[in-house]
Amino acid sequence: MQFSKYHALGNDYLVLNPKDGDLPDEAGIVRICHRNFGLGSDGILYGPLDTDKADFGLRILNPDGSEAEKSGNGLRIFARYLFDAGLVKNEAFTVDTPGGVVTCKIADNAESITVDMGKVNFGMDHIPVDGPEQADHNIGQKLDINGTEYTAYIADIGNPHCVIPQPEISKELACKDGAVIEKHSLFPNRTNVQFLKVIDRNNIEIEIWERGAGYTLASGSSSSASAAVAHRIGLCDKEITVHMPGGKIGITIGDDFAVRMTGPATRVAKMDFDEEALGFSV
Ligand SMILES: N[C@H](CCC[C@H](N)C(=O)O)C(=O)O
Repeated sequence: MQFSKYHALGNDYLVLNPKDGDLPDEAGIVRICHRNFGLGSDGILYGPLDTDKADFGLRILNPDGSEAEKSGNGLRIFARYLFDAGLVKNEAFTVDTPGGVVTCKIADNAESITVDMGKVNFGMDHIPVDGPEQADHNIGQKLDINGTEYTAYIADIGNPHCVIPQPEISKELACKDGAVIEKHSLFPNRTNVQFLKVIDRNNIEIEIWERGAGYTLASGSSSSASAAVAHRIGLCDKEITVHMPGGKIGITIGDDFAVRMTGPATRVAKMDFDEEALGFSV
């Protein structure tokens, strides 16, 4: 089964075009994405799919087999895949995701891609959260995790995010407390988690624990949500560079918290997955 592998700042995806095969079942996705027994990936992008809502349709699968409503890095990679396949050039085009329709545009060199990700919504209104109604979306949700009381800001850009400003952040913090928060009872659909360090009014740093994927080096929707929260609570302006272990993404916060994301997407390989590898049990 033919896959095209790309990465976006180290957040890697396998693109499966429907003409090359059907989307495997959950167990198959887990095996294909496995870092040792499979091709290794932070997820699968299945498309282009037919849709009457946009130029192209896309499904986004996490390496645990769960389906995501949106992926910022995944969308930049998909845009680059469509460009490499000669299906788009430098004009803007739209992609229909389960989390809404977005607009993509590829710069001349095809290495910088801009996606209008949609609006960020804050608080309980937009993602299922089982907790006391937030009186004011600017007031964070108190979370007691492993003995630490955090103030967390809930943000939704099609997929769910829990953004936690902290004076110091680390991979260890994301892996230890992010893993607990992902599955916290407050989030019946689970959530992506970002620990946020504000550098100045135009720069933030985040460490990420992704729903269904775990620790990743970069995340486009996490960058969008974190930048929107930092602006919403008055810590940053509207132009924000998000610094992550895998690299940086440019975010512009528009009216009503509509987010424009700009970053690279890098082609890695064409890979032919041998179905013999589907045989082991996870
Ligand atoms: N794991 C995420 C989807 C991928 C997000 C990330 N890779 C990005 O670039 O936005 C979720 O279940 O919502």
